[in-house]
Amino acid sequence: MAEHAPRRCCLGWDFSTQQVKVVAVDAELNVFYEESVHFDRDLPEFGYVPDVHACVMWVLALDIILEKMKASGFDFSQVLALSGAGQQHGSIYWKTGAQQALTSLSPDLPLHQQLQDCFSISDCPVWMDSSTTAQCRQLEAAVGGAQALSCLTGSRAYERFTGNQIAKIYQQNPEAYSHTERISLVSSFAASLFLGSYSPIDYSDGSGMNLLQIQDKVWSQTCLGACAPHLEEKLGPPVPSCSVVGAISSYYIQRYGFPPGCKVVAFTGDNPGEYLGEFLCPMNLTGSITLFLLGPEPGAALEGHKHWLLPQSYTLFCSFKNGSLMREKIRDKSASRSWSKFSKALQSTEMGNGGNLGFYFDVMEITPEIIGCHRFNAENHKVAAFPGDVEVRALIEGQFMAKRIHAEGLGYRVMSKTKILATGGASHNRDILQVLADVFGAPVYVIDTANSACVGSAYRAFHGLAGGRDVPFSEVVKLAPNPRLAATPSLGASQVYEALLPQYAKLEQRILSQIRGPLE
Ligand SMILES: O=C(CO)[C@@H](O)[C@H](O)CF
Repeated sequence: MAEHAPRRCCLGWDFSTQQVKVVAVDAELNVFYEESVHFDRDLPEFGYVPDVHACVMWVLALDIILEKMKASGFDFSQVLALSGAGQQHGSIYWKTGAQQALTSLSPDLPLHQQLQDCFSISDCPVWMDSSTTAQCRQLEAAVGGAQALSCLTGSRAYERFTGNQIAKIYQQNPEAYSHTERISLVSSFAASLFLGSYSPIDYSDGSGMNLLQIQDKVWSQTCLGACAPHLEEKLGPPVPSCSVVGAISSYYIQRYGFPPGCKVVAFTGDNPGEYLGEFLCPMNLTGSITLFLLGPEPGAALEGHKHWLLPQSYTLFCSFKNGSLMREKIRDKSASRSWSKFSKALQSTEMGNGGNLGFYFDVMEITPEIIGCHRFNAENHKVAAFPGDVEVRALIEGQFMAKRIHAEGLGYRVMSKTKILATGGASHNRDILQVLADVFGAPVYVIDTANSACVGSAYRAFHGLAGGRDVPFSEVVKLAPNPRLAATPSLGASQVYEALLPQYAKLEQRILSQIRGPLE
């Protein structure tokens, strides 16, 4: 429940794959309020499918969460600023005339009743879509190949990246595209709801579109032209991630009591939004698994993504689709739908799992491009199934060994000072974190909220309020609670996994060659 004493604060929002969440953070950077609306639990009428979102569902979720905050007595008048994060790469298509609806919202009605007809595409594509391979090849051809595109935008073409998604919509639904006056990312869409007008796309989330020149941080005319006509006017100019993009819409002032001066700071992608100013190696364990490699400016790579992160810095990160939904699937099948049984399975099996290795890809994985479940015994023979406990450990060890192998392929190295910051829902599971520490041979830290994208967004709201680019982010977050040590590598872990990692890598190549034919 919200405390009732007035408490100046910033709000941090997260429009994620499974839910909309918000935290309130006070001036001492203490999180004192959290609320969420979970799509499949609270919005059953949408027939929640994890990888298909209806734009209106997000708007309805925002209505519900604001009403829950109001009913709990949350004091909106104390909110100095707000910012947020959205699942990366998703795109929202505002129908011609929608700006008028946004700027003239009636405080007497909920948002979803007023915006439900404002979208030219109802089921907006999100990050789990992988149907745009043809558009990826067209884009790479237009700029001179995958490496050229990676040098230009920070990534080779990826199916989920927004430019390719827009290209597909233009090609397959030209009428809807022609009736679209604005295209938002999930992050800038959410910011637009609070602004009551179209919010710009920020540099960090814009880095995940295959459209933004990563060095100059302007739209690449070549990429725009390769995707769809008149695209630049539909996107608007990108802005730095700490920009104040405006004041909150009068709708929220009149309906909920936000103060007129409440600032809206640019929303960003969920992964950059996780960045809490800690020079740890953040690993986001949510719907996806995303590993950030912090360090000197990375070069162009054909795996992973170079993103703009904060003023004057970049990050290389790699993202994997089969995260929490895959863990939930194995929990349901092999641990009777119980996280405590899932944990007991990890506790009752040894590091290295007796040489049993598993690859678990419910949907086509980003890296490697494999789908399906593939299990191998200690003799490297393919097997159809593992006993329940072995299956659980094979899933978690496999998820983390794959991350380490691909991170090392991008130049990452575990060093004596390496510290991993685990964020996201799975960071609450101590036994999963133990496997993470063992596989990486590095200590694992957590922050005491699973809502790190929200907390990071609230920090960015304070940063925008403090002056943004003129104030170092580290200065703003110096009061932030330090991450807490959650797991350290078990004795003998490095021996086990130094032996197992090359074997896992070989099996991954074996699966790939069976899928695509022998490597040239
Ligand atoms: O595709 C991803 C990052 O590139 C995912 O982590 C999404 O941001 C999850 F919403």
